[in-house]
Amino acid sequence: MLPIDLSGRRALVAGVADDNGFGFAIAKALAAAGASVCVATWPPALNIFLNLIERGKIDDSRRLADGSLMTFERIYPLDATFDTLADAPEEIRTNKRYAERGDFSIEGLATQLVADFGEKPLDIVVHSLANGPEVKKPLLEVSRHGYLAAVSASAYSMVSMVQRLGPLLRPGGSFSSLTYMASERVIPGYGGGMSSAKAALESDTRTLAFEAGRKFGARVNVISAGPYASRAASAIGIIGKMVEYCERNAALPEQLDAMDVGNTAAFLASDLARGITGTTVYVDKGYHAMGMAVDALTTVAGAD
Ligand SMILES: NC(=O)c1ccc[n+]([C@@H]2O[C@H](COP(=O)([O-])OP(=O)(O)OC[C@H]3O[C@@H](n4cnc5c(N)ncnc54)[C@H](O)[C@@H]3O)[C@@H](O)[C@H]2O)c1
Repeated sequence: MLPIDLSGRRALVAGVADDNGFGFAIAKALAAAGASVCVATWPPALNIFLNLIERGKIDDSRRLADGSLMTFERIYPLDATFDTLADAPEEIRTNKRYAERGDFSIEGLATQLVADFGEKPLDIVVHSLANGPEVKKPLLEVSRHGYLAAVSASAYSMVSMVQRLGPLLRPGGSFSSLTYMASERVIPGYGGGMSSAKAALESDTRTLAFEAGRKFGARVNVISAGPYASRAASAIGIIGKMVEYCERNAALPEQLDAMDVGNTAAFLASDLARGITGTTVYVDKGYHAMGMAVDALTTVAGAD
């Protein structure tokens, strides 16, 4: 058997706050492959997430194939829009959901990882977070502030994570992030500058692969996932329609399972993928390859 064996490796998955997103599925796949998994959670969602765990509400989702429950080695607070604590404005630092959390910046996360585990604590970093406050607005109506906020939270955060966590990686380390096809084709309804942020994230993946490859010996890839009704995606407002449309029109006419993405991330993080970097990997049931909607074909066929 050709195994995905991540035993002895430590992963950090940033962007896990419930059991319903890609981050959770990725954490689960990494744990199933034997990695120790730490997660980083946005402070406004952290209490709810800790409650879900403590009250056993996500035990079913945490169960691995061998019957054991996935555990998180650490759960760190992280607001990926801040590189250092000093960057966070006073009203955020004193907000009750942030104040009790210590240093929730990307730099703070790096410092805490070293304090907890030593100089080179990581092998795998996954960026599974995005935020676009004006995601429901078409680009023609997006404010400068909304656009830059989307790019800051969803794209620059990855650059900052590679800058600050790259030095913490052991040999053979890797970074992955999550993108969506709206970066390269028009997806009406995916607004707020989020399409621009994803385009930046994909372009940066190539540049970071080169720079982090030379500087840290690390690989950097991005997974372009098909639509999936996570909490973040539900904020778009039309995720149900997007999922249904893809199911009808993808090469494989079936819904995407979050574990399809999780398993791909585990493969990309493993030595089996040591020749892969700077790449966008599509995990979307082949939707990206289609040039004509099957729906449209049916309409045309129905017309004659
Ligand atoms: N769901 C989809 O249809 C889809 C498709 C393609 C790509 N993606 C991407 O997958 C990734 C994960 O999203 P998901 O859909 O699984 O939803 P999700 O809700 O599980 O994950 C998004 C996470 O980002 C966190 N977050 C938001 N702002 C943050 C900040 N400033 N700092 C730190 N964390 C922050 C949220 O708390 C949440 O945990 C995102 O990059 C998303 O764009 C999603």
